[in-house]
Amino acid sequence: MFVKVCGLSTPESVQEAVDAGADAVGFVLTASPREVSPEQVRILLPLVPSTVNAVGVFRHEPAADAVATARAAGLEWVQLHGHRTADDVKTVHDAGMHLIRAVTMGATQDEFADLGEDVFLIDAAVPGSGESWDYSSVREKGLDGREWLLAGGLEPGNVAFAASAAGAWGVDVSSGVEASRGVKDLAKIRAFVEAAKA
Ligand SMILES: O=C(O)c1ccccc1NCC(=O)[C@H](O)[C@H](O)COP(=O)(O)O
Repeated sequence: MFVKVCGLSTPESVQEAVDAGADAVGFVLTASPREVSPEQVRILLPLVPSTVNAVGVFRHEPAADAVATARAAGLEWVQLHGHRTADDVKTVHDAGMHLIRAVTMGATQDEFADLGEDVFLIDAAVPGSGESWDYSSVREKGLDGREWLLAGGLEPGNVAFAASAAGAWGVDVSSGVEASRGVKDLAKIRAFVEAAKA
């Protein structure tokens, strides 16, 4: 089970995610209570070993802008939310970067097609909101064989059940490992990674 811990902003939370065994860590580089600057990411990046993917998260920014910001932050992965096209995927790959393409569960069937992204992500209606949804319904989307992350309302207590119900390749969490919005809880980070990996 691939595990990404998102919305990190402090050395302690990055270190905890890495030590707990996360496969990827996310830095929100768009308007959010979890927003960090490229300069902050550059300070945090030395804590992330090369075996862990460090990802810059964007909402509706054009792919080219996201790539430029991610590059300024020293990142090689971007996570793009919102409606995206094959051209967006090409923009990221032409820049030598990797892409997590995120859609909401309510996206059109066309948006579930494989556009050549490196990893796909299926989220709640509002990314980063902590809202849960009917995870088993994703099985209708025909994602077998794809590398995709389940997100939205996951937390240490439900991640094992949710991932199993959805048949997920991996999971992504932010709200469910926080003490309050934007403030990570180190014990919850560890509990989440351990529950997901168990
Ligand atoms: O975290 C945000 O505020 C955010 C803002 C804009 C786009 C994406 C954002 N977060 C994405 C994520 O953290 C994860 O992909 C996922 O949505 C986490 O969901 P949850 O665990 O329910 O917070």
